[in-house]
Amino acid sequence: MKLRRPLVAGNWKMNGLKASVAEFTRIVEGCDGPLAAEVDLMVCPPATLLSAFVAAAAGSDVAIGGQDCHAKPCGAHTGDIAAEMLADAGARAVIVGHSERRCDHGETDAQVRAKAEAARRAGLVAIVCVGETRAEREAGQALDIVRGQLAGSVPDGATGAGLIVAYEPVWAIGTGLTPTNEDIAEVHAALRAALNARFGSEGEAIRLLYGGSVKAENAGEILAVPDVDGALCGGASLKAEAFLAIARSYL
Ligand SMILES: O=C(CO)COP(=O)(O)O
Repeated sequence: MKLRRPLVAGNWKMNGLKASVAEFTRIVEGCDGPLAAEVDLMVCPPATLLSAFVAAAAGSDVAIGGQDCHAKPCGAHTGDIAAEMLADAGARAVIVGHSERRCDHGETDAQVRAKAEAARRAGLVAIVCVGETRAEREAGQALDIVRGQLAGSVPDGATGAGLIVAYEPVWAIGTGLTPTNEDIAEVHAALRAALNARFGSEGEAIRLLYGGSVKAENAGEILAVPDVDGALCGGASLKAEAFLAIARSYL
């Protein structure tokens, strides 16, 4: 048995209306026995669709996640959502520290770490995102940047059951550009080494996803890169066929 079970997760970002539940239902229907035997599937819809997706996924092997959470369990934080609320709605995981949150909302590593701790408090898996910008990669800083983000954003005591790390180079998100397989392998090896050094055997159990312009056409080779335990897909997760095709790379 593989040490880490593959996971193909979809981040719907700020996309989807009630009518989109039908498309998500096609993902649920496509997650048949043979696929579910090989790979975990998860979809992270916008908060407005969370309950509808949980209902549509009931009885299936497709998990639902949130896209962000507040660090506190409740209180005067207009517009924010607590990890406990996501769990209460049926989510099993939450993405924290996505580069769009780090960029659009100025989230720091310390804030991302507090959100990951909130996820743990609420019984959710935290999917912590890290990734360098184009300028940082061109300056040869990619490894230092992701190592720094990992160290600052991942709480102490992380476990394979409670944490997933997603490497998402900012310049690869939504651009159709991807790093070379060698570059992905280099970053994932660095992340794996850092997790193992900090968490020992638990670090070895933490899954590392790659995200950034993953599609059916490139999924096979990206998912075969050493230390890539799955994908975090944006655009391709909005269409059931495209998303399922990525997951079927594991068959
Ligand atoms: O940001 C991403 C997932 O979180 C990746 O988005 P794309 O797959 O659209 O590049």
